[in-house]
Amino acid sequence: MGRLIIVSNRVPAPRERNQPAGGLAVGLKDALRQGDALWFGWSGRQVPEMSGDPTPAIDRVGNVTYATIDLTTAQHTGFYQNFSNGILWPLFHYRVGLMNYSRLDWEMYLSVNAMFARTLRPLLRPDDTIWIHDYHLFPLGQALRDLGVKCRIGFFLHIPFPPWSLVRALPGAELLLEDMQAYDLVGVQTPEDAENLNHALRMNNMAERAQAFPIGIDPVEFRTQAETSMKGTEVSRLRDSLRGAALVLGVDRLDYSKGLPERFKGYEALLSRYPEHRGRVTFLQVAPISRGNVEEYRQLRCQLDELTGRINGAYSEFDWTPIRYITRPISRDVLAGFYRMADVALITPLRDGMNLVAKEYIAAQDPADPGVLILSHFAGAAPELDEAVLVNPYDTDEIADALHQALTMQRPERQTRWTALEKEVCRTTAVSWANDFLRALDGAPVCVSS
Ligand SMILES: O=P(O)(O)OC[C@H]1O[C@H](O[C@H]2O[C@H](CO)[C@@H](O)[C@H](O)[C@H]2O)[C@H](O)[C@@H](O)[C@@H]1O
Ligand SMILES: O=c1ccn([C@@H]2O[C@H](COP(=O)(O)OP(=O)(O)O)[C@@H](O)[C@H]2O)c(=O)[nH]1
Repeated sequence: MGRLIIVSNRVPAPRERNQPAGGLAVGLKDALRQGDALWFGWSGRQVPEMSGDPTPAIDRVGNVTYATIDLTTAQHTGFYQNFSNGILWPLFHYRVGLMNYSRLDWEMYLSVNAMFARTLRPLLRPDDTIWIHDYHLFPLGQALRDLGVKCRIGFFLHIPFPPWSLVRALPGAELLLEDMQAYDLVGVQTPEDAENLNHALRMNNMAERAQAFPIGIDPVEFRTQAETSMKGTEVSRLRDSLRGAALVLGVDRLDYSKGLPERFKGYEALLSRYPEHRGRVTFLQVAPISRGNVEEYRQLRCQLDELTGRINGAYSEFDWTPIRYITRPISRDVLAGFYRMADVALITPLRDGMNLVAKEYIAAQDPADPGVLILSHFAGAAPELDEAVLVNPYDTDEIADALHQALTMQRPERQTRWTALEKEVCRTTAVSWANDFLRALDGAPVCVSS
């Protein structure tokens, strides 16, 4: 059997116990438990300059060989920061108004994709299967085909695919659709994303490629981790500090797609409209800084600093603070225990490809006394997790009502909802996601360009 070649911009540091805060690396690492694999991508490092293409650094851990390359500062700025995260990210999260289009950045995006192809090419064998991940690398398949690569190549988009009427706001959006033609199969997170992408392809007279494969986690391992973490000092410190107050938990990269200002205002509305919860609930928001050089992310940080100050200033007592807001990452191992302790998880993205935190929260619960998941309709996880308390994240009063409902929900209802949710989280795991995609890729008609 040939090797599986994974290519993604973000690759977790192979020897670090804690993974970076980001679902792609988490989901893939959970999925890569079997077979011989090579994982190729960015090292996470920038260097001022480079003469020629980089040489991949190779590191083997278990069944996975990691091959990572550095980017120059100019490549990092044009490819990752500006084009991927300043143009594609807002557009694909339905925020066309936040897109800062520049032709120069598109050129750098294409040039880095071509460089990825040239550096990966010598590491490939004819019987490999290549699986490319996410919006940073749309053109990589075609760039590999141009270098004569004939292996099966699949692509998975971790973020939403909006309707074509929106995507076409990107000048030259048709080129992204042409990129899809180099792939034998394109996976997306939800049936809605698949319908949008296939419709865009049809509208442009191109062959349909997309199928939905919702990504998951390793729920058994995560539950065990949550049980272990409950015995750790961090969980005891958190529990002691709450002094009997209920815990509402949010965990998200500090990203405008996650609906954090609306969420803070929803919590504020709870304190205002349901005063019985004052002093009896604490909202802990973990929001590690992400893509901090992109202007919109900086502005969001200022906005949250201000909102936290305002809400805490208005409602704090000398012995109670309503919001705790942390912008440093917390290791996933410790988070597992925090999830288990939390009475409510408040997950209200305005748009999200999947949102693995929602699945982790369910996996971490104590079946005898589970907490309540409040989830946005617009998370990719919502169609699977429809026994959660679903909310429109733009409606702060609906968030307040959902919080009140969750904080007063009786154990039998919590258990009924959790049982249904846990079944879903165990049905599509990281391993089944990868197996389903790879099986479909294996059976897909060989694409025209190969
Ligand atoms: O690599 P970064 O720029 O630091 O960002 C972290 C990752 O964010 C996005 O994650 C997405 O993938 C998750 C797993 O499928 C999904 O649950 C989530 O909804 C998505 O937003 C991004 O797509 C990744 O490429 C980044 O690595
Ligand atoms: O401080 C943090 C915050 C988040 N995460 C992890 O980062 C991932 C976030 O993935 P998700 O799909 O929810 O969103 P993304 O960040 O990929 O958009 C989850 O596994 C979290 O447990 C973490 O380890 N530490």
